Formats: sequence, C-alpha cells, structure tokens
Amino acid sequence: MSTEKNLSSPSVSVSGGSSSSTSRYELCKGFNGYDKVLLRNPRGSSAEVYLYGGHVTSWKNERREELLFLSSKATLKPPKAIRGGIPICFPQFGSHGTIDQHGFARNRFWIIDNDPHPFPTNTSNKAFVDLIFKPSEADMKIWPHNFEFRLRVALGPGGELMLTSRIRNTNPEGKPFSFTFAYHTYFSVSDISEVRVEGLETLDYLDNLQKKELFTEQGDALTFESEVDKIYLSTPTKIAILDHEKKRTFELRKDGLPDAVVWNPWEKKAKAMADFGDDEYKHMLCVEAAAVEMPITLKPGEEWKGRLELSTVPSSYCSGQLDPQKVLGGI
Ligand SMILES: O=P(O)(O)OC[C@H]1O[C@H](O)[C@H](O)[C@@H](O)[C@@H]1O
Repeated sequence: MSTEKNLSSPSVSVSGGSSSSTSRYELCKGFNGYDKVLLRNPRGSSAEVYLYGGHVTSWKNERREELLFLSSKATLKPPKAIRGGIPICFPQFGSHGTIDQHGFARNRFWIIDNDPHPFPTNTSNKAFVDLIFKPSEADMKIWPHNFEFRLRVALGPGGELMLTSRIRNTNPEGKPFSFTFAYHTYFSVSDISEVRVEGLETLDYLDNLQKKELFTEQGDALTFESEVDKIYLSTPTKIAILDHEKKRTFELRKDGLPDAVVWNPWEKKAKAMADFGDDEYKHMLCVEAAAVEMPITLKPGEEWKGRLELSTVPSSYCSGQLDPQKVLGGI
C-alpha cells in the first residue's frame, strides 16, 4: 500500500480553532479513519499531525514537496508508533530508563486543546494547533506521575515548522519527576551518501552502537557510510543537514534541548524492521533535538518547555557557514 493512499490522504475536513476570521487548522480523517489535523499557510506549505502520538507525519514546502520521511510501510496500528515524521519520545528517550523504548507519548491518543494555557502568540502565525496529553490510570501504572503535556504545532509564514512542548508536573503530593525527551525527526533526503550534517563536529557523543560509550567527533562535518546511532552532547542551538543532490539545506533550531541524536539504521537493520522498506535507509536521516544525558526534573507545579523549529534554505546559502564557533556564538 502506498503512503499517499494511507497515512497522507486527506478526506472530509472540519475547520477548527476559529478564534479569528481564518481557521487555524482543519480536522480530517486520515489513515484507518484516525483523526489528523491539517495546517496550511497561504503560500502553499502544509503540515499534518495525527492525534495518535501527537505525531507530525507530513511537512510540505510551497512547491508541495514532502520534507519529512514517512516509510511506505508505515502503519497506524496502536500500540505501534508511526514510522517516520516526528515521533515524540517522552517520558523516556530510547532505552535510557526502565520503561519501553522511547516512552509512551508516541503511542497514545492526544486531544485538541481549544483552550490552551496562555501561550506567547506570534500574530503572523495563523496556522497552528494545540494538543494535550494527560496520563490515564494505565499509564500511571507504567510511570507513576501526573502530568500535562501541551504540544503546539505551528506553520510559520515562510513555511517553517515549529513544535513547542510544555510539560507540567501536576503530581498532587509534592513528588518531583524526571524525564528524557526527543523530537525524533525523520528528514527526507535524496541519497544518504550525498548528505552532510554541520554543527556537531568536535563534540562529545555517546555511541549507542558501542554500549553508550563516550567518544569525541572529529573536526569534519558528518557524512554517512554505515549505520549510525549517536547522542551528541551539549550541542549548539542550530544544526544544518545539507542535501547536495536536492541543493537543499534543512536548518534545525532548538531550545531547551541540549542534545542531538543522529540515527540511520542502514541496510541490515532496515531489513529487520517490519514497518520500514529495505532500501529506505538511503532516503532518510534522523536528527533529533533531545534532552537525554541530563534528565529534566520538575517539581510539582513546575513546567518545562522544549522547542524545535525546522526550515529549509538553498544549500549554497548555508554550506560552510555553520562552523561550531559561529553557531555557539549565535551568529
Ligand atoms: O524503532 P524505534 O523504537 O522507533 O527506534 C528507532 C531509533 O530511535 C533512536 O534514534 C535510537 O537512538 C535508536 O537506537 C533507535 O533504533
């Protein structure tokens, strides 16, 4: 079954969030009849978010080109998470803890929050949706904490995709909790051998393929010739993913998320994944804004905010400009 006919196909839609003359989003039925939210901006860019997982599955530019990778074998069958797009890993990233891989936010149903907590709103952003996820009693048996997880997904005027997570500790009896987190973004790339990542050179990383041991990256931009699964520590707020063949550079900006995970399963692991095509590793790269090394701790009443912004620029504009010193200096 093709992805177009499944996870990406819109059907009947209902407008929502009509606090202004233009609606902020449309609610449609997507794959298997599951609800998804469609965001569009007037210049033609768009994004799609399934309520299952609060999961962004599509982000298209003005020319309607898909910018995120979504596997042709992706399914929407709870409790399986959707393979591709932007899964939310919470309250645990990977196997760094005692609960299931990547936590449970990615395989729970979120709801639309039409009355979100006060949010600093950029008036030029007309396309956005607020989602909320609160744990059920069953979730509290897995992870015994009360929380409210608010996710805003917005499409900027220039087609940039912005995700803001706000997680609040609502434990009644004064109990703090700690969590790890990632926006597990799957970027669509023309050919993995033509891709380089700038902004992570010379940094320390934990290598998941080598028992999470600590190493230091060499001075060059990252390129890819084999499986990679690394957690870069204390990374700059800007990272660039250059796709030479497409002459396109993704810019990833993040806030509140010090780490960055880089993952490509390569051939052998790709073949072992039921919801991933054998050759699809050539056309994707995960670069994940994350907080893994130092878990985030919240006391009751406290809130944490983690923000991701994705945009694209022509490669020639960006290449070579993201040297770590400039990036760290915020230039
Ligand atoms: O298959 P999933 O549970 O979605 O995980 C997919 C991948 O996610 C992250 O990038 C981890 O670092 C990898 O170790 C993991 O294989």
